[in-house]
Parts: sequence; structure tokens; C-alpha cells
Amino acid sequence: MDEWWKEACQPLDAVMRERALARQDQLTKPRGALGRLEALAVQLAALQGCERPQVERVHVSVFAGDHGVVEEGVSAFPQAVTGQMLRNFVGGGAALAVLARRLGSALEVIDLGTVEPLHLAGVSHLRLGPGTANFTREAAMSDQQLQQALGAGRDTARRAAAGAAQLFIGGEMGIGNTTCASALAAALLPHSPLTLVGPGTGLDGDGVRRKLAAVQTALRLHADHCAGPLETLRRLGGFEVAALAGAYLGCAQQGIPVLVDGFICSAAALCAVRLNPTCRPWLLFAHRSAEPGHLAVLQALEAEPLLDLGLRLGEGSGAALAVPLLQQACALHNEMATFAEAAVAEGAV
Ligand SMILES: O=C(O)c1ccc[n+]([C@@H]2O[C@H](COP(=O)([O-])O)[C@@H](O)[C@H]2O)c1
Ligand SMILES: Cc1cc2nc[nH]c2cc1C
Repeated sequence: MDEWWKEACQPLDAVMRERALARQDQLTKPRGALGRLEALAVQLAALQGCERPQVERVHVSVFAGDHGVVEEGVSAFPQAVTGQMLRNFVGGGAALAVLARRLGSALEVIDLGTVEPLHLAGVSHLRLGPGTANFTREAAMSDQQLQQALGAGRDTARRAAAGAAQLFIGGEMGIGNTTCASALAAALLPHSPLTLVGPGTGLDGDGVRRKLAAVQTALRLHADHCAGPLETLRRLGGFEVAALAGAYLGCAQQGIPVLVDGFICSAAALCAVRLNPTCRPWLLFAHRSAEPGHLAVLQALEAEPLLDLGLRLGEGSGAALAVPLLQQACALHNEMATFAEAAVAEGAV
């Protein structure tokens, strides 16, 4: 097996980090007055290896896949919505399609396997299977499907690198994938499934109880066999979640900063970090989702999300929404006058 994801990720540029820090202290503002925007610009400088970072070329991809666990009654929506939304992504009407357009980014749509086979112009149909298997009964994926999904993510990262992307956003679409994200988090973190399961697309109380039971059943079946993060991902993951993990790892290896979206993307990020901890510095976290389990995943990753807007859409929408904040942080860092340039007196300390 080619364990490409274990190869070291790019180191950060310590010289550019120091230069960016020094520049921040010379800009015409009290030191620290731009709060987290200052650290953000400095981090982007270290990641991009230049004193004046930019977030103008953003590579946006959305990965879709169906989930066998949906037959346990764990989503408020029918499984057909995954495929129907693929059409909406290429048609330009999905939330992420709107936001990508506003950013001037093309939207890459990758179907890893939906229940109904689809043939849509503008979609890459990889068809790893008709969705994953129901992980309350068996492993979600075969070894081969897991490898293919991780590889599809790496291929995306390579395309992002070929396009000289300054930032990568990966989105996801998959009815049932909050159950998958909760199961992964419950297997990888020392938290009870009770704190990691929530309403997803809008389940009622009975639905959340069914979802909790499905996660508990899955953990009873698989936990003793999850020797490491790869096997956990194979047994409890989804095609699009594994592809996201592969994309995050590939981006970190190629030296592309990543903006992680909500609960499902963060579960994929957790898998990526467990597979190769050297990818962690490349991951920025866009927002805290309304899905309750997201908090535990963010805390485990020591991630401080940029926004908290009560979003629970997925697709990568929260990440796309946070891009202007990164752009403005860079513009301030790059374009503000220094005290010397503007002939403004510096403070005493
Ligand atoms: O990213 C999130 O935080 C998020 C939270 C709740 C739902 N979603 C989206 O809703 C779908 C999964 O919800 P569910 O209830 O079918 O598991 C999937 O397509 C996700 O993109 C996404
Ligand atoms: C309509 C719809 C759009 C979505 N986008 C991401 N997850 C979704 C779930 C539903 C149900």
C-alpha cells in the first residue's frame, strides 16, 4: 500500500513569519489593535513563504457521496438529495456555487459515489460505489475505496497547486454525513456519542435518538478493530470525508493553506491530523457550526474558528464566507502605512 499521506508536509517559513511580525508592529495602529487579523496575516505569510501574503486565487472543490447508514433513519432528508444537489452545484444555484462565483473562483464538483448513478456535465463522476455500506452492520468502505477516496483528494490538491492556488476550500455534500462525522469523532475522541450527535439537517427528537443509537451500534461493532486512524476512517467514514482528508493532507504537502468548513470538514481534518500531524499548521478553521459536536472536534484540534454565525449548511459555505476576512487581513497587512511612512508618532513602549 502506498502510504503517501505519511510523507512530511511543508515546513512553515520562519524568516517570513518574523518579517511579517515585524511589519505588523510598524503599521499605523496601536500594537495588537487588529486583534486576530494580525496573527492571521502573519500565519499566512509563514505558510505562503512571503512577507505580504495574498488570498486572491482560491481553489474551491466540493466532494459528494452517499452513506449507507441513512437506512437507519438518521437524516431529515432523503438520500436522493445528494445527487440532486450535484446538479444544483453545476447549475450555479447551490449556496457554495453562489459564494464561489462571488469570489471569482471556479467550482470543481467531484462525485465519489451516489446511490443512483449520475452523468452530469461539469461533474467528475468517480463512482467508487453506490454510496458507502451501512456502518452499523459492516465497514463503510473497502481498503480499495478508501485508497481511491484519499487519492481523489490528493489529485485535487495537485490541481490546486498546478493553478498556483493561495488557499484551498474543500466542501462536502452527503445526506447522512453528520452521522458519519459523529461516529468518527466518537471513535477518535474521548467523548461520549451523546455530546457528538445532533440534528444535522433538522432531525426531530426521535430522529436524534435513532442517530445516537446508530453511532453507538457502530462503535460497539468497530471500536475494538480500529487500530489507527486509517482503519477508523475506513470503517466509519464516507467517500467525501476521506477525499477531504486526502485533499487537506495533499495541500499541506504541496504548501497550500486550507480553510476548513464546518462539522463534517472538521471531522475530516481530525482524521487528516491523526494520519499525519505535520499537516496541522496548514489548517485554518472558518467557523463554528451550529451542529453541537463541532465544538469538541475544534477543541481537540486546538482550533479557534474565525466566525460563529449559526451556520449548519456544509458544502464549504462557511469557509467561502470567511475568505473576505482573510483578504482584508492581508490587505491591511500589505497596504497600511508604517509609522515612518505616515509620519505618525509611535507609542512609548
Ligand atoms: O458542516 C456542517 O456543520 C453541517 C451541519 C449539518 C448539516 N450539514 C450538511 O447536511 C448534510 C448532512 O446532514 P444529515 O442530517 O443528512 O446528516 C450534508 O450534506 C452536510 O453538508 C453540514
Ligand atoms: C437541500 C440541502 C442542501 C444541502 N447542502 C449541503 N447539505 C445539504 C442538505 C440539504 C437537504
